[in-house]
Amino acid sequence: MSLSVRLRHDFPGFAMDLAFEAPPGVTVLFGRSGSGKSTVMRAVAGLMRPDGGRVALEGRTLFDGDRRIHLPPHRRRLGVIFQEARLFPHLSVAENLRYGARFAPRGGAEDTARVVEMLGIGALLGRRPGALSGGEKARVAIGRALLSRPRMILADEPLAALDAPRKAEILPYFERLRDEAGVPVLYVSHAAEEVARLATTVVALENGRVLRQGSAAEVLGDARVMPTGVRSAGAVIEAVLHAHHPDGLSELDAAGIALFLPCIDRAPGARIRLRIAAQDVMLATARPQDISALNLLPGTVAAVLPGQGPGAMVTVDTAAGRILARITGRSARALGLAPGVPVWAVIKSVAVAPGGIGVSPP
Ligand SMILES: Nc1ncnc2c1ncn2[C@@H]1O[C@H](COP(=O)(O)OP(=O)(O)OP(=O)(O)O)[C@@H](O)[C@H]1O
Repeated sequence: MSLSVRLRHDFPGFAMDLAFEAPPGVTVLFGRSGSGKSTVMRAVAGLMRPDGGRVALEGRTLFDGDRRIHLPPHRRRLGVIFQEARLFPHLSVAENLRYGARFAPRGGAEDTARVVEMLGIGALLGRRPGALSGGEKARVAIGRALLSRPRMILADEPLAALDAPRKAEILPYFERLRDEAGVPVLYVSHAAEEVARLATTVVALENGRVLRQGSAAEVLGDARVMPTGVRSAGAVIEAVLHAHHPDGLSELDAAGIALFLPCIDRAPGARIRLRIAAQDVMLATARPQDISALNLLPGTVAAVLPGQGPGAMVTVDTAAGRILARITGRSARALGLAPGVPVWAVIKSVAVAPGGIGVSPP
């Protein structure tokens, strides 16, 4: 099951020419405002007719410029989740869900029960959207899309209208959608934390082109690919939750390296994915002594990429994975950092934002 996209389209002052594959899992289109993410979504959904290219889902052609094929949106079997939940205000939650199921080719009560349970919306079924919080509406919108039994879900910045606590509330449900529902998802985001949490595949976009496509760890750990700028650069690593300590810290095992983070609400044994922002990583050429930071990762410099200003992005290979460190060019020179130089990456426990900690895809 995969989505194959090749698109060409010109708007005045904007030329799109790109191709990518979205395999099963969550494929995130990641790029800054105006890079073309929504245009791709609209072309896949059938809401616009691109100048040329081809879009196929599981081998079925949805659009083909040469063969003049352009299936209307309702024949594409896609579940669409927008930034605003767009629920019907005059229908209850249960009726909104039933509306989604109306478009399903088959399905039954057990589907609805499973989706309601997965999204934790059982207590809301009798309410109308006006009586729901933003986060609850978002969960119902996910349910409605799922119950249409789509071949793929398209989610266009579904969290953008929510504040940080609501985002934190919804992200685990998108993780469950990724890990339990078995429906591939194409997801648009310009927020690095969201990408790091959810993506199995990242397609980085810039000015209507694909900068790079690959796994979340590959793309987010590539210092040359920073579609939303250096401030949002950060690598992802995977670890296993090892233990919870009485002082409130959770201990993770990242390929034999112990990491200590503020309490993670998961049981020991859980596979955890973390985003480590490049600007929160310090580097030392000797193992630091008498330092407050609890996380010290030995590694080797793989690359030093000077920035346009005083900063430099240093790529460090550790046993736990590739890490990015944003330091000053001055420090990089003073420490003699160059490929092959052994270093210690220093990460404060409290620097790892809870929003950047999630469960790993299976
Ligand atoms: N209908 C249209 N007519 C003309 N230009 C358009 C149209 N739709 C989009 N564009 C232009 O195409 C470019 C890409 O827009 P698009 O909405 O795909 O970007 P985006 O990455 O989704 O941005 P954002 O994150 O702000 O939603 C922009 O320069 C935009 O102005």
